[in-house]
Amino acid sequence: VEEFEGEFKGEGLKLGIVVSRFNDLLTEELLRGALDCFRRHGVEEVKVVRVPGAFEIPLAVKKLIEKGVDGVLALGVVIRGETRHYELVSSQVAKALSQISLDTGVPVVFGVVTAEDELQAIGRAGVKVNRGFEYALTTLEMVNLVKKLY
Ligand SMILES: O=c1[nH]c(NC[C@H](O)[C@H](O)[C@H](O)CO)c([N+](=O)[O-])c(=O)[nH]1
Repeated sequence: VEEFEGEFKGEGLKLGIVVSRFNDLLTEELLRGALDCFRRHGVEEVKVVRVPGAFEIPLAVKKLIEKGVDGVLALGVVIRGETRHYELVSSQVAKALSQISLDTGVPVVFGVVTAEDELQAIGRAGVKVNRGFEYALTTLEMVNLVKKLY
């Protein structure tokens, strides 16, 4: 039996983070946790791209991959609240990001928190644990796994 799994080592990796500004009280917290994780795992090169809202994340991810990164973490917060197009935005973003990852073979981690309201969003973005840190670990694991499966 030959088994594969990715480590959390960050040395030598070129990573990207695309973070949306909508609900940036929470998205900036996700970003802080993700950068903390990358830094503490030895990642030296991280490009951070900010976009207005979650809907704009996929295009920025695609452009970052074209520039040449080993993996991209997408961070955003979509809250149903008053906006009706909550499902549209979140489902379109999820679909687009997985499509980009499959088309390019570059790991794209879905760190877009969706919630019914602000309170739920705070809980999901992480109160006891920073979800940005967790999503960053997933990014490290997938980048290292893909390198092994090459
Ligand atoms: O990132 C978000 N964008 C949101 N909308 C903006 C959207 O992502 C685009 O920026 C906008 O539609 C312009 O393309 C949100 N809501 O509407 O509620 C939201 O909760 N989160």
